Amino acid sequence: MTYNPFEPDENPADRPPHDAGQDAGQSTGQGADVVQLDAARAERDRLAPLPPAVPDSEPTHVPNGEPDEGDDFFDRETVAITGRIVGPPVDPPDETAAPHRPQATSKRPPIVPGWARTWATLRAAAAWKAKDAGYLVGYHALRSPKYVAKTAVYAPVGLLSTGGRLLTWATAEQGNWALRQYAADRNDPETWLKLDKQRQRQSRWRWTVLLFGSILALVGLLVFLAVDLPGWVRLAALAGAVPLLARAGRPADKPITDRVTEGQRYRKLTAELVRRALLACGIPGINQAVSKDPNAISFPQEIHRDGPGHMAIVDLPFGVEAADVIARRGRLASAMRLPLDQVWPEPGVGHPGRLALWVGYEPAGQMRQPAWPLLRDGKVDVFKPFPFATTPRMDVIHGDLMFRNWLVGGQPGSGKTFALRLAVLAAALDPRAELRVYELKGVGDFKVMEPVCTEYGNGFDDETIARCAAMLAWLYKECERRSKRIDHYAALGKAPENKVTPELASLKGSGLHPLIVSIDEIQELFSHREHGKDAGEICEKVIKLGRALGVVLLIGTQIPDKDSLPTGITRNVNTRYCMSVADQVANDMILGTSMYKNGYRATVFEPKVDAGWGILTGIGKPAARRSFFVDSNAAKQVVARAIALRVDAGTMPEPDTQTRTDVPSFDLLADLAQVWPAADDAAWNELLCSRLAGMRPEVYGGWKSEQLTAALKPHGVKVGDIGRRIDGKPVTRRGIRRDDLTAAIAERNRRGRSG
Ligand SMILES: Nc1ncnc2c1ncn2[C@@H]1O[C@H](COP(=O)(O)OP(=O)(O)OP(=O)(O)O)[C@@H](O)[C@H]1O
Repeated sequence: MTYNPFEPDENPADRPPHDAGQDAGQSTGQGADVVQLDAARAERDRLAPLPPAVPDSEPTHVPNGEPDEGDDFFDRETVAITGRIVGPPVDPPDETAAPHRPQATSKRPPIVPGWARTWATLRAAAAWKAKDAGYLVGYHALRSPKYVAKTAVYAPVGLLSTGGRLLTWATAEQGNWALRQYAADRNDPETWLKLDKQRQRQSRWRWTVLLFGSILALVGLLVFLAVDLPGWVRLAALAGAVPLLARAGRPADKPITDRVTEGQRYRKLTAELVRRALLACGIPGINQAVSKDPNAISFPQEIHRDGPGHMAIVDLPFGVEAADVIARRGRLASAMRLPLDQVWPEPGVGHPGRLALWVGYEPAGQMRQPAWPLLRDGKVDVFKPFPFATTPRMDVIHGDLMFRNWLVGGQPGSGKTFALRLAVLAAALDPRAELRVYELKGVGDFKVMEPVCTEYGNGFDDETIARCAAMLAWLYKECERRSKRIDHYAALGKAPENKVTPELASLKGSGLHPLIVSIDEIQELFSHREHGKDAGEICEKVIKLGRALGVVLLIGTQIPDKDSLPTGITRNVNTRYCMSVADQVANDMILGTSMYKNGYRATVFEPKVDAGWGILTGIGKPAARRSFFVDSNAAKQVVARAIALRVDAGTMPEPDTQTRTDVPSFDLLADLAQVWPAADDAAWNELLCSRLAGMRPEVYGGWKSEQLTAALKPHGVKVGDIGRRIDGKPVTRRGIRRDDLTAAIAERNRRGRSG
């Protein structure tokens, strides 16, 4: 055992035997002397040279078992510690305390609260308040006759009781009487008299006030009765006084107005509620972690208002993923005692263990969705996002058309036709976009779009299906043609990424304008005995090829099994909207494998009830969204605007000519051969350009020498200086030789034959 004589001795029994029962500094004359260590050390330090300075942090001690030679005051058991031994931790924690640095973003509440940051959220919050106020007004308005009756009964009672109370107040007996009685009981006349004097003093000025008040009230009453006051003044006076009297006259436990019971309409989100709900999810990782450390669930931000609801950002215990909780949304809602569509857990930003839990003031199904922003005015540029849906908290979600393909799936009544039509309506508002629409159910949901469609089909009869299949085959050819055009424009430096650009899409005669093809109930085509298989294969190819070429395919289906929807298609579609589906298989067929497992479950939506709701992937992170609702009448108005835009732009499809007009394609080498000046072995570019433009103005109109040079480059035709005599003078310009052109054509033909 070691004993530190410099530490206070709590328990003398623990002392080493040699100094038990003795006071320090006292010599007994027997056995060892008790040494005053402080004094002895001071003496030693005085005699010995000073030791080197030891930094504060280092322990200053005499090692046990190594007594200083010649030091009489330390035995082998003695360890003198003159400070706390602070050594480095054996296994320093990973998360060392970072030096304090003010962090600009962390944990500071935002200057503008979340609900006031966008117009949409501000409007949603205001709408919620207005709705709440409206509810209160409606509630009380309905009961107002009852309130009037109660007021009529209680007001006279209130008049009498108020008079009584005023009289009691004027006597100043209240409180004083009990004290006087107490003094009388104690036989204390002096106190009694003092109290009574005080009462008289109080009572005197109170009677005066009451008298003047009564005179004033009486005069007021006389004026009220005798003078010819405007009706509204009388009414206002009565409306002010009568409820006050009724309030005074009603029994304390019988309020005049009924209580507005809010029930479970809204439950304020608190950290405790969130913790409890998370524990109720039955995720072992959460429960084990919380049993060891109650703070294993933490909130990096305070729970705050966010649109028409509250948002809790939660850091789950180590190793638990937000997806685990999202997959148990039902349990979460159950633990909060809220309807399912009021509780919206989503993966948070930062790490997979961060959960963003939004709880609405009311179920999403009961919230009014704002109108589609493009309903009344506005144009669309298909290269830019367009408003497509809203989040549960009514934020607007924008969808993309260009370089995208869409798959919308859901059971009947889920709202997929409306969602698909919304995307087509948006495309219609870009006058450059050519629309080809098939609806293979035959009820005419897209009929309203027909005037702006280059091709339109409606029905599930063999003829319509055959036309639709032929359109897909044409689309594939169109993709081939477009890829050649892209090559051409890429060579001219006009398609930098070998993709359609907005400039090319707008360039008349480029043949690269946006082409939007929508096929609803596509399962009718894919399951068709004659056309199904080929159509599936072609459709897959078009989806793969078309994206960069300005071809956008939008498909809708209600049976997403592998026969009705080839997996190659689902795999290659990059925007998927899974509306209400019956089971996990359908969910994952539309959204992709494991999406159900990861918590993205469109099975929670009920057809009709939750029409328009679905899980949207490919536009931001996957989440529940509700497409904007545009019914057929509203769609008609949008189409009218689309028609006006197209008439202005000259892109209105000709009525009754729903043919697939092939956009001019061209073969530069063949065209050059055709326009070549027969007598010449070499020709200037500028001459060739003007002849080409004369032959195909829609393709070559405006071409300059450099453009022809660039276009010829991929074909390996050499462009050089060609000399001529003009008016006897030699002139040199850029041009090509007939031999080079013929060689390039021969080479191409040879490659074509061998390839
Ligand atoms: N975004 C939406 N918001 C509210 N209601 C909607 C929305 N979309 C659709 N609905 C309603 O749901 C009903 C069904 O919509 P829709 O016809 O698009 O469903 P569907 O899935 O195509 O069903 P079906 O296969 O039977 O046509 C519509 O009549 C409409 O009233």
